[in-house]
Formats: sequence, structure tokens, C-alpha cells
Amino acid sequence: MAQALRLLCPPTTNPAIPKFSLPAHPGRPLPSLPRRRCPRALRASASLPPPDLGLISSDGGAGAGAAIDVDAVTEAEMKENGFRSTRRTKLVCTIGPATCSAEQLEALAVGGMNVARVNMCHGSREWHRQVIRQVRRLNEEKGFAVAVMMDTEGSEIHMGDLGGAASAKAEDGEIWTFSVRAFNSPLPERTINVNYDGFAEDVKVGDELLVDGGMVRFEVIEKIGPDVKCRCSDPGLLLPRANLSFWRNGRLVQERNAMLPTISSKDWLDIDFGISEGVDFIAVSFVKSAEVINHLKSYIAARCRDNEIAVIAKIESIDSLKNLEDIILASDGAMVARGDMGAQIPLEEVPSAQQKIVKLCRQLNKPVIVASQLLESMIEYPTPTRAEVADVSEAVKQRADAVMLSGESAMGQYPEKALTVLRSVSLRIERWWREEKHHEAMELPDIASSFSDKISEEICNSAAKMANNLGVDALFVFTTTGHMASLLSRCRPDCPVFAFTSSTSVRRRLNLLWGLIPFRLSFSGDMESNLNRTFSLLKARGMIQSGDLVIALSDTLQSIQVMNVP
Ligand SMILES: Nc1ncnc2c1ncn2[C@@H]1O[C@H](COP(=O)(O)OP(=O)(O)O)[C@@H](O)[C@H]1O
Ligand SMILES: C=C(OP(=O)(O)O)C(=O)O
Ligand SMILES: [K+]
Ligand SMILES: [Mg+2]
Repeated sequence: MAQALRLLCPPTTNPAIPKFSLPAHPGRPLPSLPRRRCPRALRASASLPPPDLGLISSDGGAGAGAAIDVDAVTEAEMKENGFRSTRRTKLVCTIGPATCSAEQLEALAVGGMNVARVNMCHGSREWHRQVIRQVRRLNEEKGFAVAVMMDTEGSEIHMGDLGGAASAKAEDGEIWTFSVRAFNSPLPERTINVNYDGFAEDVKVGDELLVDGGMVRFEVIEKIGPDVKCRCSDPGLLLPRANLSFWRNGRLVQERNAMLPTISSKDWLDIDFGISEGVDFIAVSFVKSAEVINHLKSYIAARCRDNEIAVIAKIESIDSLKNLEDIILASDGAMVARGDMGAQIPLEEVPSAQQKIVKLCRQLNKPVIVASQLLESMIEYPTPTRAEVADVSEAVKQRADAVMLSGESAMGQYPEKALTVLRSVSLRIERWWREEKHHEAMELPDIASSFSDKISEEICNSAAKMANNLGVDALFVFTTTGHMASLLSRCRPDCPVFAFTSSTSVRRRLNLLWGLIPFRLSFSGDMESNLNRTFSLLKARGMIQSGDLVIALSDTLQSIQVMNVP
């Protein structure tokens, strides 16, 4: 295989530019839906454009004998948009009652979901098992490569189940009782069960009680044994198992609740369950320090071969912000969990915290997810607000690896539309950012811990720079563990990165990383034959063409080659 660059063959130019349009909608009267959180003057129910994906391919690599596996949806997206224009930002969807059937999960996979998240705060283990198995089944049968993330409950203080009601409205001035008593259903009127036994002792008269980070607020007015009487000061909708925090003199109270373990006994059972179901990621809620991450990682290492589960630290508490660098270094990735973070630090500090975490993760080569309320109004409405579109575009401009849907996909009325918005906004902003060459070069510190890693890092930094300077069509990386692919992704090159790995689980985990198109392919130590095979397999599927300019890297050989596809 030629190693020299043949300058007579120019790289192909970008094919079709993906269509993008969020409908502009004129002001119309409010629909009669009950309003949940963000009051808005005007709302319209214009529908979104149909997904810009083609049909999934029937030969999506589902068969055991397939020589190369690529996610059927990515393949369709690549053929539709041309591979230089494939989406770089990855999409995580929380699965809940609105999205747990086989058809709903398939619709999300077709819509571009890269990772399905199950939140162990809600639902039974049996429910989660069904969802995880259904995702796996779809991957096998339809050629998707959706990864599964399990998110732990953690020892947060939260309300009970509202006695089976879907929600309850708290009005201004009403007196509600928050109690640690166990009640029989139905609950007495205006009574909320609290899961933390120390609650009634820890709160004081005058404290402010925040539900779901301040969506509803109460003032503590009286304590009577296990019952705490509170007056509603900011009305709103109470949802089952909503998070509770309490504030005193303008500061979050961290009394004995700060001593609660990050991983509770129930979380350990959930983690055992996640390991036995073979989830790809475990996201740890309310991380306080790196120790708990190290503890979990060694637990996983002792229980699964090849360390096949990545640990994601959720940055959502004051402690996690204090110990940020150590936590991120210990983890395999991080989540900017803005929901609870906004209950622990002033809201106006959340955007700078987000930017800091996203930047640090990139510098330390860890994937980062921006989560919570990106399209919150789409829980109820079929179109996002302009502000929400701007929020998604900010995360994309910061070049986060992934953005996440929570309630929008778990229990909203428009899960697929919300995903379409994430996809369209990501594609459009990424393209704009590339065209305008807006992305500021980031100082990437050396992170290698061995000389060999240092070589890989230098190769990747150089390859990404060369790829941009030469305007190549794609970077190819043959990677055993995924590490070299992650180093390339970290450089955020202009062209997409095709990552070839022989491991199905590495391939699924690479799904979370910015700009990577993971393929499963068995390859040898002979790069020439690897490349010949890869080129002919990809050409046969119409994914590359003769003349495309490619830079190919290998982590076993630590090699770098520039060539045109023959
Ligand atoms: N497995 C589930 N079963 C029932 N409801 C769920 C499930 N997962 C999520 N939900 C609903 O979706 C909402 C948003 O999900 P998420 O953001 O993950 O949880 P939370 O609001 O507790 O942080 C939850 O408040 C809950 O109402
Ligand atoms: C993602 C978050 O965590 P959870 O949804 O589990 O509360 C968050 O708090 O933003
Ligand atoms: K959680
Ligand atoms: Mg949270």
C-alpha cells in the first residue's frame, strides 16, 4: 500500500449538505395542555421536519458472519450526508415509560440514539432488565450498536411515590407535610413521604426546602415528631421521587446527609445487576471524591473480564466540583449533571461549571456528557424554545462528546421529536463551526504515563493536524483497546474518525466519543492487508470511494500513513 501522499488525487469535496430546518412558527394561542415548568407567552404546535435519515440498511452487520460491522443508522446517516458531514456529537436518551417498548426503542435508535440510559432511581430491576435486553436484541436483529448506561440512584434525599399519582400540584401558601413515617396508600392529603430517616431531625424551622432543584419551594414552619410542616413559597408540580435539598441562610445544608455513602447498599445491588446484564457504562450519582470511583473500578475489574464497563462520574454536587480533577482522572468519563448541580450551587454558576468540566475532560481525554433540561419544554410541547436550541448549540460548540435527554425521552410526549432536534441542531452547529473555522485551538496537555503512550499521543496530535491541513476525508484508526481512537477524538479533527476494533464492547463504548464512527472488524498486525481489506469492504458498502484521501493509524504498530483509497 502506497505510503506517500499522491498529490494528483485531490480529496473529494463535501457531498450533499444536510437539510436543516426547525420550523419558524408564528405566535398562536397557548394549547390547553397543563403547563409544567417554563411559562411562555406563546406556543405553537408546528411539527418538526421528518427525520433526515434514510431507511436503515438491511445488511447492517447484524449477521454473525459479517466481515465488518457498523451501526446501521450511522451507515445510513453517512450515506445520506456524506461522511465528512456525519454527526460528531453523540446522543444519550434516558429510557422511561414513554420509550420502553421495542417499537419506541427502535424509533430512538433509528433517530440517532448512541447510548440508552436507564436511571435506577425509577422503575423496578425487572423493568430495567427488559429494557436492557430489548436494546441488545435490537442491536443483534437490526444492526444497531446502541450502548447501555446504568445510572445509580445514590443516597440523595428524595420524595416517595405520591401514592401512585403521576404528579401533585402545590399551590402558593399551601401547607404540606413532609414526613419520614411509612404511610399506607393512599397518602393523606398534602402529605409527602421522605426517604431519608434523618430528615425530620436535620431540618430547622426557617429552612428553605427545594424540590427538584428549586422547581417548587417550601419554607419549614413547624416540626412535629416525624412530620415537618412546610408552606409552599414557589408553586409548581411535584413529581414522584423528586429530589429534595434544604437551604439555610442562603447555603445548602450538608449535615448528616453529607455522610451518606455515594454508593448505597441498594446501588451495590444495582451495580451487580448491571454487571450481570453486561451494561457498557455505569454512571455514579453524587460522586464526592476519586476514592469511590477507584473503589468501583476495582470492584468491576475483579468481576468482569477485560474491564468491560466504563465508569462515568456524575458531577452534580459541591464536593464533586471541589475535587473535579482527581475525580475525572480516576473515571472513564464524566457527566455534567446540571439538574442536581443547579440545586447545589447558584444557578448562575452552572454555565461556567459546565464549560470548565467540558474543557477539563477534553484535556484529560475523558468523554463528557452535558445533561439535563436541554429541551425540557419538549416534555409537553412538540417544539423547543429558542433558548433551548441555543443551550444545545452551546454544548455542541463547547465540543462536548455527548448531549443527553432525560424527562424529554423518559416520560415526555415527544421523545422522537426531541431526539430529532438534538440531531438537527448538532449537525447544523457542527457544520457552521467547521465552515467558519470557529473552533479555537485548545491547549492539550501531555497525558501519557509511559513512553509508548507518549508515542501514540504524538502520532494522534500530528495526524489530526495533518488531517486538517491536508483536508483529508477521514482518519482511520485500528485500535485494540480504543485508547488511540480516543486520543484522535480528543483532537476534535475536522474530518470524521473511522475506528476499527475487533471487540464488540470496545466498539459500543466508543459510541460515546466525539466524532468517532466505530466499526467492528478483526484485523491483523499487517497494516497493508488490513487497509486493503477495509477499503474493499467499505467501498462495497458505498461508504468510501476511490480517490478519497485517508490518514491511517494503528495502535499496535504505532504507525501513520497518508494515502488515497485505491
Ligand atoms: N424507569 C422509569 N420509570 C418510570 N419513570 C421514569 C423512569 N425513568 C425516568 N422516569 C421519569 O422521567 C423523569 C426524568 O428522568 P431522569 O431525569 O432520569 O430522573 P430524575 O428526574 O429523577 O432526575 C423522572 O423524574 C421520572 O418521572
Ligand atoms: C443527570 C442528572 O442526574 P439524575 O437525572 O439521575 O438526577 C442530573 O441531576 O442532572
Ligand atoms: K440517578
Ligand atoms: Mg442528578
